[in-house]
Amino acid sequence: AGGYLAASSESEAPGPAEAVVPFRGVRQAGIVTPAQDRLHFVALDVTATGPIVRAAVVALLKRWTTAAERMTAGAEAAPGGAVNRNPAAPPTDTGEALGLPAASLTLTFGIGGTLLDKLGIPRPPGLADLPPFQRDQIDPALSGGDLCIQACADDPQVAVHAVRNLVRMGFGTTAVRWSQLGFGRTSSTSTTQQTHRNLFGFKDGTNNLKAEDAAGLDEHVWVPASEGPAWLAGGTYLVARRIRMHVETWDRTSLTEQESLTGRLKGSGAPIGATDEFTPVDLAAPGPDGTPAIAEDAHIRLASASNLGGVKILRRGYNFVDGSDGAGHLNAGLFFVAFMRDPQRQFVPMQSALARRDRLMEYIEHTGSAVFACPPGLADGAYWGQSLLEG
Ligand SMILES: C=CC1=C(C)c2cc3[nH]c(cc4nc(cc5[nH]c(cc1n2)c(C)c5CCC(=O)O)C(CCC(=O)O)=C4C)c(C)c3C=C
Ligand SMILES: [Fe+2]
Repeated sequence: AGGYLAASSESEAPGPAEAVVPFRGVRQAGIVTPAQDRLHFVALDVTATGPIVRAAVVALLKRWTTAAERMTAGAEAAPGGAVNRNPAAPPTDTGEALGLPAASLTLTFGIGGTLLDKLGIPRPPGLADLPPFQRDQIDPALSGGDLCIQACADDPQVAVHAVRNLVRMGFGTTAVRWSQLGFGRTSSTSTTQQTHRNLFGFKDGTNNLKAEDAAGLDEHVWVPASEGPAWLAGGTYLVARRIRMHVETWDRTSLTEQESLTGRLKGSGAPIGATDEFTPVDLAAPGPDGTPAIAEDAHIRLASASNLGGVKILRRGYNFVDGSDGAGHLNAGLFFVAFMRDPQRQFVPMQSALARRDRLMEYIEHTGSAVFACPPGLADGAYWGQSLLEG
């Protein structure tokens, strides 16, 4: 296993089921790592109180780091594991991933503003609460959190096993606040990947920032040392939005209308007026009637960098179907995850523009919301959150 620790996670491509994504490196894995097929995302609150909070959190983060590194390498959460320890004691691993390969598992760790409040550490501006947006239907029970762990893998059992074991280790210090399973990644994050489709049936992630665009990532994703705080230099912010999609209403909408709302063609993913998915978007191009081919209120126009003074984000979302709603509808949608250098200067103007004018909003509802700071990657021997807690 020694070799995998040395490489950076940034350029790793997903491979066969045995593929291992390096846990340590300049950046945390799971950000520009080519998006895996499955997600298990969990937000936790620190339940420990009083003067021991900081020590309890440090102790847990050290244990989590050891377990996370083991599991991303395809090992059990702790030595002994599911069956090879004292049979009179609970096993140190829950066992459901026994015999399964690593499946490109990545575990990405984030810190919420409320944890900093509890520790008496000032929040960086990027961890300010998001403002309410028009038409928000945010459920506090699906929002916020002191800490988050994003588990991505090409096998759902591997992702769920990792989250379950980390949650279990946190007993007494943390408790799950909310969690989300996802499938069918809705964003390609590398030029090596094909673009998947969201539950409206459209290719999603075509015009995303990509791992190969180092300058774009430096400009839009990584927090520079000059911006502070020091513990986040080289890290990033994660914005999560649970977006319910009213697929039944969408499915009764004409193809022309679906494409007009999106600004792209459903089959090829090309911008309206073009034939190839990756044709650069020309927002000024006229349609047959002389008005812009891509409507003034189309999703891709409103979310585009040219509409937002150059703002871009790295999207890394997943589809979800959480059963049905009891009223004959699928409880389905997009678990939107995006990484950026400053949520206030990137996500806030982008979502404000969409909430105000995007006609897609008639078919969707934002029901959960959270922002986390994701510190940079770990050097050998370092633990999750060390730059914050010992900086
Ligand atoms: C605040 C940011 C965004 C939210 C929320 C969001 C929700 C959302 N998006 C789709 C479907 C598509 N989005 C597409 C492009 C796109 N979306 C955003 C941002 C948010 N989307 C951006 C920045 C872009 C790129 C814009 C550009 O410059 O071209 C596309 C087109 C394909 C692509 O480029 O990815 C689709 C399709 C849904 C269904 C949704 C909420 C459920
Ligand atoms: Fe979008």
